[in-house]
Amino acid sequence: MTYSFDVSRPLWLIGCGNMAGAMLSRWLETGLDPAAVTIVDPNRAEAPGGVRLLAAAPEDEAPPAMLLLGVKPQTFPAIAQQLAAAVGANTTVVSIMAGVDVKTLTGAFAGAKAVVRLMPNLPVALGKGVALLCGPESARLQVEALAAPLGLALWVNDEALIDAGTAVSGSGPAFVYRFIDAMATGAEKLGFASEDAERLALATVEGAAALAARADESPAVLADRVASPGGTTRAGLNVLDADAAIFDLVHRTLQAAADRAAELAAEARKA
Ligand SMILES: NC(=O)C1=CN([C@@H]2O[C@H](COP(=O)(O)OP(=O)(O)OC[C@H]3O[C@@H](n4cnc5c(N)ncnc54)[C@H](O)[C@@H]3O)[C@@H](O)[C@H]2O)C=CC1
Ligand SMILES: O=C(O)[C@@H]1CCC=N1
Repeated sequence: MTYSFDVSRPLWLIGCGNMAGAMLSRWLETGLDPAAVTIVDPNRAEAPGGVRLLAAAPEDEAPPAMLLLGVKPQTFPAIAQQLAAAVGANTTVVSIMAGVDVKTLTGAFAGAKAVVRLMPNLPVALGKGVALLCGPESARLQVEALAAPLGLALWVNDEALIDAGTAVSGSGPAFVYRFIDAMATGAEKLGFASEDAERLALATVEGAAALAARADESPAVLADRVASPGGTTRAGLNVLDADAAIFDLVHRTLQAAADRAAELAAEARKA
């Protein structure tokens, strides 16, 4: 992987907590020059080796080639005002914030070269995440260089799909973790010691996902392949499938998350 960033084409990360930190660790692991990176985060005590750490964006330096917004959506309106000097005509602004829409971002950074929304998820730290992207054609090559090492990089033309994707892939790991928890709790009820129950649930989900990722068949076909007629799996699937219970539950879960993204967008527009 070749990054287009070197020390003369800096990348500033405004807010580098859980999510931006996971992205940065993957970028550094895959060869990004740490000297090209500045973290601006008043609450961080340290940065990875070679990465510059500042409490506030410098006002006496040329704006960076790329400025990544990794702060919480609720703090964006106040932070945007502090960033006026950090965004220039050659700056591509990349926002990973849930909700906050392109219109709000371009309103705040009218002088930017381009504004791109990138919706990541935490497994990007392993290069097994998702980067859902929306932005102008002109910025795609530059941003793709950063998105590709994260895992699946998927561009969408309709910005509404970023909010939908925030629910599916952005929040998705939490929903899967809840399922693993539920499976472990169920295993305990069936007699396993707590630690064994967790290992069993995790190994089952990890193996099943890895197999599905490599398989030509859909998950529905794979489920049927596990289920012998009249066997144990069918008995279990009958519970999940009754009144489409599992589909209904997951649909309502994703809808609630997507609705919240829309609310966050509205709050950022009003501010
Ligand atoms: N956590 C996740 O799995 C995902 C998070 N996101 C988005 O990423 C963004 C960050 O989320 P997290 O990393 O989970 O939150 P976080 O709380 O871990 O990170 C936010 C960071 O912003 C910093 N910050 C606060 N005020 C600041 C300021 N004035 N200037 C610079 N930095 C400041 C905080 O110190 C913190 O390190 C959010 O907008 C969220 O919607 C998107 C996809 C997944
Ligand atoms: O919960 C949130 O709002 C963020 C966005 C997607 C995952 N975490």
